[in-house]
Amino acid sequence: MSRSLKQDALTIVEESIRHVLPDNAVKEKLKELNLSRVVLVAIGKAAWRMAKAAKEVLKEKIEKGIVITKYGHSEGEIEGLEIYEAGHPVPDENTIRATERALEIVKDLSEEDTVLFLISGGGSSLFEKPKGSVTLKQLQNITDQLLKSGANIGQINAVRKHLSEVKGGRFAQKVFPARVVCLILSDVLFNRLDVIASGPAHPDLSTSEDALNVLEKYNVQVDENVLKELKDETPKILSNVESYIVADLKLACEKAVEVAERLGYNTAILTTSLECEAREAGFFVGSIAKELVLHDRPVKRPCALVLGGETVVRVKGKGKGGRNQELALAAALKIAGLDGVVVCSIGTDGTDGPTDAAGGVVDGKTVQRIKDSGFDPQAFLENNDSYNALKISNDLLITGPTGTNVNDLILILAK
Ligand SMILES: Nc1ncnc2c1ncn2[C@@H]1O[C@H](COP(=O)(O)OP(=O)(O)OP(=O)(O)O)[C@@H](O)[C@H]1O
Ligand SMILES: O=C(O)[C@H](O)CO
Ligand SMILES: [Mg+2]
Repeated sequence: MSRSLKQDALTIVEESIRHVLPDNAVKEKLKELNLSRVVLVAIGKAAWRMAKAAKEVLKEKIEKGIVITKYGHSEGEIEGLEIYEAGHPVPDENTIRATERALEIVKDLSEEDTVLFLISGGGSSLFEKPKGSVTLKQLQNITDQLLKSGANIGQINAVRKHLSEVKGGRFAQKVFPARVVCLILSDVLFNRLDVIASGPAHPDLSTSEDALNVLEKYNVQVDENVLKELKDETPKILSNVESYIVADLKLACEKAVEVAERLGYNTAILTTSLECEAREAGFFVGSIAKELVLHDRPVKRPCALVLGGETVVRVKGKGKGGRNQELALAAALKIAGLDGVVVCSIGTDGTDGPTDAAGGVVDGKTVQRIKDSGFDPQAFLENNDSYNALKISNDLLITGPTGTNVNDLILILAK
């Protein structure tokens, strides 16, 4: 094996991400569905690509439509569609403006009409109209508290759904009696349809009580009017919706294994549902990496172990980072001093936390490089400053928006 482990890690993640781009899957599904005439609504980080693919298949069968994606995530005009960019991970004025426009576009449809709803992760922040007396400012504040609390996406979205005019099935309810056909790129573990983008077209499996429990458990401060709004229950039954998943994390993990095998590695998928604190996951992944190097098990070297999932971070420090970078930094502390091993952790959407990095790829010398520059790697971790730590060690992974979003991919390579 003459290539470096880092190069191989990059090849594996690049190819597996390419394999979960939504384009082909959207096209194939649409050919199968054979829709006659649609109004298109696309939301999320992959909205532009999904809409572009739909346009190529459906052409003038799309009567009108709207794409709402994150800033920097649209790639030009698509004939006949209105394109909006808005705030993520916290909604902003453009989120509301675009969502109101989407509601206008689907107003007064009849049972003869079909809304083609293209959904991808990030949708919760990009598609939103606060309910009743809830203000955007209140919603921004609650979202910010939740994102830093260590709550998982199911818990965060239980709250979001109960404060929204469009989430938790309410969008599909508004569109009724028109039919809603959803093509969904999943960035939620176990593909939970009511959680992905806060399930705007899926019966809500969470209750007001669940939402209240999340606020209490994670000590989220909210105003009195918000508590009142939260008490209205979301729809639990919808009769006008059908949903199809077009790609997910499991597929990305399977592709990663396929590429690694082609490169000559023995492989195993350890999990496709990693879900715990990012730093704990990093320590655990680091300890497995150690086992590979010291005892050549559980899989014989050269080997590539793959994990998929979504960790959480309780952001207490003042630093800059994301869950993948934090995982990678924690793993680096465990594998310090070892030769022949790397750990890579990446958000498949190309953005990890509020940074320009997608994740990190660390080796046994990462910690030494940070120390050689006069810094304490552990202190970076304490301050949730994984971005600056990995910047110093030159271990950041920077891809820019990838056009897809199926959650996070972690690799351990050893030779
Ligand atoms: N300094 C930090 N260190 C580590 N993680 C952080 C830090 N600041 C914010 N985060 C994490 O970044 C997360 C938001 O990151 P990101 O935009 O990558 O989310 P995402 O899960 O990809 O979004 P979506 O699920 O909507 O697609 C927050 O949930 C928060 O836990
Ligand atoms: O938008 C969201 O809620 C997350 O990305 C999960 O889909
Ligand atoms: Mg996500």
